[in-house]
Amino acid sequence: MTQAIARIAITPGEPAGIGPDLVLALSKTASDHEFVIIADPTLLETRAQMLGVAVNIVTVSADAPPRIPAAGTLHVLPVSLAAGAAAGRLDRNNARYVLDTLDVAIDGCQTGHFDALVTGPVHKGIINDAGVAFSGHTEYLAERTNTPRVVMMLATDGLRVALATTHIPLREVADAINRTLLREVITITAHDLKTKFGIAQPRILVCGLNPHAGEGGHLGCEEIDTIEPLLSAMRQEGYDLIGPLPADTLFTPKHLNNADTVLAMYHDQGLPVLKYQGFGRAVNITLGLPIIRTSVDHGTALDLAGTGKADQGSLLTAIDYAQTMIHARREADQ
Ligand SMILES: NC(=O)C1=CN([C@@H]2O[C@H](COP(=O)(O)OP(=O)(O)OC[C@H]3O[C@@H](n4cnc5c(N)ncnc54)[C@H](O)[C@@H]3O)[C@@H](O)[C@H]2O)C=CC1
Ligand SMILES: NCC(=O)COP(=O)(O)O
Repeated sequence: MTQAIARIAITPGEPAGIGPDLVLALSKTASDHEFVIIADPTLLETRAQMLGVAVNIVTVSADAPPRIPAAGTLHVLPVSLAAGAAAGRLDRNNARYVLDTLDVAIDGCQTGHFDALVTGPVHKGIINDAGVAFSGHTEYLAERTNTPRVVMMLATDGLRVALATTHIPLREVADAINRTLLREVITITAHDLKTKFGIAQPRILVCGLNPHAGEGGHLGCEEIDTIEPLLSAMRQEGYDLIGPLPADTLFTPKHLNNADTVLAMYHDQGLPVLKYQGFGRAVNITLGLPIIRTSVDHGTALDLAGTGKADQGSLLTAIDYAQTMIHARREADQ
């Protein structure tokens, strides 16, 4: 049976970064689906000239029926920049533009005009400098979709890492780790590994928070007071949970080969390992959302914008995962 064409919204993110370069290259990528780039067409045309890329930009509306673009063509849903965007040079006047592109994409996913959202990298700092408190897409999407808890998970070949906390200062991490948070994060992670990845009984390897998982309470008590009791209770409910294990030994083949995902307690406990394993071939997925959202594994790479040196691998991986998740959802809906 032929599948209906999916419409995938793509936000290139920060206009001074490599996002525009990466989406331009999609005009050369054959797909069974329609990519709708939510961006300022002038930005894309200017960057295409800079890169020497020949591209035909066709503007589309959010509610247009799905249609696969002709070769060399990009379908663009126009959102206007506030100021001109120079490659590599941040301008806080364009922070609102970045959020506008996200808002259009989120609305389109919620109304069913888009089947998924794939995001390019935003510069969190410049959005805050513009006066908007913004810690990341993950938190923004949760807020905009009224989802009380979501989970950031990055995946690459052979490794998935979900995070208990996301973009908070390290100083605040220990206070944020409590049984309610961990229960919600584990529940969402296990649920989405089943429904989005087809893993019947996901096994989750849980990191401790402290060095050596607290060394029996001598290097910190969060494992004894919080993590172990919660894991015990959830095991009784049927969850397959290993840990808490010291993060340094957990990230070894002996443990990883027998698990479906790692749950790290904080951003830089888990993501450096994931990026060492698969930077450029990894995807960032927001679990627990009512919409499908995947993203690149890298940032704005201002140093590479407009040079033609940006690697498109992670964007293609993010699109691939979004397509797989669209298929899984359609099958579940049948
Ligand atoms: N999904 C998102 O929106 C993300 C946004 N960021 C934001 O990006 C900004 C810059 O962060 P950085 O830590 O400098 O990380 P970065 O990923 O932008 O750059 C780190 C290094 O990787 C290189 N690099 C990144 N992407 C590449 C690609 N596609 N091809 C080839 N080389 C690539 C860069 O040239 C640089 O040397 C920050 O404001 C951060 O918040 C960071 C990660 C994810
Ligand atoms: N390191 C991944 C990252 O920070 C991406 O965050 P988000 O913008 O997807 O929330």
